[in-house]
Amino acid sequence: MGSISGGKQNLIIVSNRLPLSVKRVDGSFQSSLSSGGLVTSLAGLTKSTQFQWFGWPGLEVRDLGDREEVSKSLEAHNAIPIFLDSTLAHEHYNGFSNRILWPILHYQSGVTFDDTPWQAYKRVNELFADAIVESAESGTLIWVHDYHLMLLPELLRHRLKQQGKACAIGFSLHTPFPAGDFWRNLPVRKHLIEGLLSSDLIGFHTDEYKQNFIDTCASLLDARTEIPNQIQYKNRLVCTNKFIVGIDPQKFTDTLQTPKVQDRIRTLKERYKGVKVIVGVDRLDHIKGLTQKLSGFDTFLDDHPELQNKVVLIQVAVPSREDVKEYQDLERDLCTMAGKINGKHATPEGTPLLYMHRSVPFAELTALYSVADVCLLTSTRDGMNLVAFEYVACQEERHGVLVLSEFAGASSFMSEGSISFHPANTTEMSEAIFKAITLDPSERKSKYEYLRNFVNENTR
Ligand SMILES: O=P(O)(O)OC[C@H]1O[C@H](O[C@H]2O[C@H](CO)[C@@H](O)[C@H](O)[C@H]2O)[C@H](O)[C@@H](O)[C@@H]1O
Ligand SMILES: O=c1ccn([C@@H]2O[C@H](COP(=O)(O)OP(=O)(O)O)[C@@H](O)[C@H]2O)c(=O)[nH]1
Repeated sequence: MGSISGGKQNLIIVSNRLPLSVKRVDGSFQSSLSSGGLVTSLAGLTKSTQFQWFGWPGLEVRDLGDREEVSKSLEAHNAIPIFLDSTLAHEHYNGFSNRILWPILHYQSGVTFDDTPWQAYKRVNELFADAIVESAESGTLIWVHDYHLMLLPELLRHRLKQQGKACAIGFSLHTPFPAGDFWRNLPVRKHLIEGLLSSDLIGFHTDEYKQNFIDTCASLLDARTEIPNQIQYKNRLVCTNKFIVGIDPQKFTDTLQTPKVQDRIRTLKERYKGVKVIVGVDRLDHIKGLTQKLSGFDTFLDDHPELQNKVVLIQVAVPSREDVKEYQDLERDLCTMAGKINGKHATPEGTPLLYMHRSVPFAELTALYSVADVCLLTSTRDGMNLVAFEYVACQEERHGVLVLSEFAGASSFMSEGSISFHPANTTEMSEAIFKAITLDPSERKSKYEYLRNFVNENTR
């Protein structure tokens, strides 16, 4: 959201997840960088802009002394924790945000609405509003992020008015916004849309998501939407727009040049001499199409026996939302599939699939991106997908090929420089992989240059 972040105003950023997640280790508190694209996309802002970042610290802290200790440790990063008791946090984050709202935003069917998590969602949005209004002054710009906090703009607007404070409110959605019929599945859909419409500006990753939202406002609330990018509702004018979220490519270039990463790259190159390396890095989430990816790779191995022992897929599946049953089931399914694929295609020389269910340190991630000939991303739906950007940022030398699902938001901007496919079509995926590993160097170079320019031009 360039226009919001560029100024020197007093800025408050709000998201459910803080850039650092806190854990209790042997009685004391340790914080580590949070996973996921929201943090990656906003972390780059710290270079140019000063702001306070409000969010949930990721664990329950009851004792007041402990709360002070956690707050102090986060203060150095301008992060301000909003403490929630564990049942409330669980119902808000796992129960409503990730079991109900997230699947609907990503076109998944079979979602069951439940009132208890919805009440928790409302309560958490209220607690966030209380904390933020206390810190905001007139003139502060409040920039709210993502689906966990859709009611927040309305709650803020109300409280700010009561306290006589005038603040602009921006909202960025990091997920898709689905076409009308999907949104209708949600019985509380009106409350959420009305909550958002108290913003001054609402940002989406693509024009499609933006237009779906505008159409929903017209059909659900009878809002006036004749003027492009504007929604008139209850005497307020709300602007909407597309803002391309991105990464800080320099961070990758700098890390790649460190001796430690250069050393690691040499080791990996030696290990995979004569082998085409395909990399996948995804949170372990249904939307990333990981079962589809493994099926597509299996088909590819069936289709190309001549490539036995000459191709490897290194798949990093970053643990995510592990308290949600659907995520636990997916993890079990993936483990089984990975075992079956290796059982079927392994030879005494090795296995074609390396499935890693853990997060990887940043230096290792950059080395992996750098040695991979192909990056395979198979999202069934995905707000943007910053892994696609990160892979490109690490491919200056190799000009590796991005094989990108047409359903990732990133595909709206990167399809010209990548190989696009439908993730549910295993034959198409197999052909896309084959095309990527056999693409001639001049085509690789021109695709890469297209993507490099895009990534370098959209750095936040
Ligand atoms: O906070 P978590 O539950 O651990 O999940 C991590 C983040 O996942 C989602 O990320 C989205 O934002 C990215 C950046 O805009 C985008 O590239 C990606 O397609 C989205 O899935 C979620 O929207 C974030 O709130 C989470 O923090
Ligand atoms: O072990 C890892 C591997 C990757 N990532 C990062 O997670 C982010 C994933 O963002 P993306 O937009 O692709 O998807 P999201 O997970 O937000 O849905 C990227 O910045 C990755 O570098 C991470 O935090 N831990």
